[in-house]
Amino acid sequence: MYKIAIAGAGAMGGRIGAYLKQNDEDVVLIDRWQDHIDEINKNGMEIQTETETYTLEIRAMQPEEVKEKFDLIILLTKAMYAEDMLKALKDIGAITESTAILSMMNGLGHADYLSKYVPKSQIFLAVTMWTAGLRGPGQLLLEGKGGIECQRSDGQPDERTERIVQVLDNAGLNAKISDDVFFSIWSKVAVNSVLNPLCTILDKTIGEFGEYEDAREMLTPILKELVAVANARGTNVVFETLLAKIEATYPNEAQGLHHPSMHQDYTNKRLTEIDYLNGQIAKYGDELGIETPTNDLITHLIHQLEMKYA
Ligand SMILES: NC(=O)C1=CN([C@@H]2O[C@H](COP(=O)(O)OP(=O)(O)OC[C@H]3O[C@@H](n4cnc5c(N)ncnc54)[C@H](OP(=O)(O)O)[C@@H]3O)[C@@H](O)[C@H]2O)C=CC1
Ligand SMILES: CC(C)(CO)C(=O)C(=O)O
Repeated sequence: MYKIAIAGAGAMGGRIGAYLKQNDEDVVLIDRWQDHIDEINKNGMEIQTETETYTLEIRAMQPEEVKEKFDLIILLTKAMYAEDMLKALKDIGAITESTAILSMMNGLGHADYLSKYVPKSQIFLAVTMWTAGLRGPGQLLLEGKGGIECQRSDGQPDERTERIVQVLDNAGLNAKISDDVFFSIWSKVAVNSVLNPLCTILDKTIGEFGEYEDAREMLTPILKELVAVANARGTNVVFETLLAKIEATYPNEAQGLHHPSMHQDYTNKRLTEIDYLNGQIAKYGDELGIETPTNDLITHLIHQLEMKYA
């Protein structure tokens, strides 16, 4: 049996884990939120979709309680907790030399810090357009459709990539192998590094942000710096294409009615993923000698907001 762990089983990890479990895969949820684990083990995971609400039986535990070894570990903690999770799973012996570690988190730089624990040939990267929410411990809210693109982090072909994509796709997650996952990552980061901090600072939905007549002028410096950094790092992205991707989120029937996840983190008094978005763009800029004053400023603004709750 192909053994799968979802490491970080919040909203998104819950979505992926539930789909895999419903397709009879051997999957376990691993998380640090004890109330969430207890609720899932006691009453099952309650899943609300656009059309129904039902309960799914699935195992959940803390990383230290794991007793098995996995073929695939899908990392879906918030980015700042991924190292702690991977280290805990490594220390407990859940990772072998052939275990594939698949990061599906938003943001930049994951393969670099994860490679302190496993070689890059064991790290796989994915970008997902699926979304998910939590209504409380053990209570998933699943709306909309999405897809997943995946590749080994060093770009090398690998039979494990085919297996991962097959398992995800068979479960209805609309997965495919990417021939340049970094292009997909930078494209998603463009959306997140504009909308997530600006909607958080302004306390707006994506649609409300887009209604402002000078929204394009406002986001241009963030995006121009991102394009310069991505291109200097060897991923060719085009300003106009990324702008169109961002503006396509504004209508209500797209993501217009939603507050981005960073806004939700801030509202829930939790830390945000800013250091893996604008903060990482600025860090790469420093390394390359590319000025990124706007991304620096945005990062500081969000850190100042986080200080209210730190
Ligand atoms: N949600 C989405 O629609 C999407 C999310 N992503 C990415 O997926 C990754 C995971 O995000 P997501 O699933 O949204 O994160 P969640 O906030 O839902 O869950 C992340 C972790 O936060 C903790 N947590 C969440 N809510 C609470 C709470 N109320 N009380 C205590 N602990 C809580 C849990 O563990 P712990 O206590 O160990 O932190 C949980 O595993 C991120 O990188 C995100 O950017 C990507 C695409 C879409
Ligand atoms: C919905 C979207 C695309 C907004 O930036 C997102 O990925 C998020 O909320 O983190």
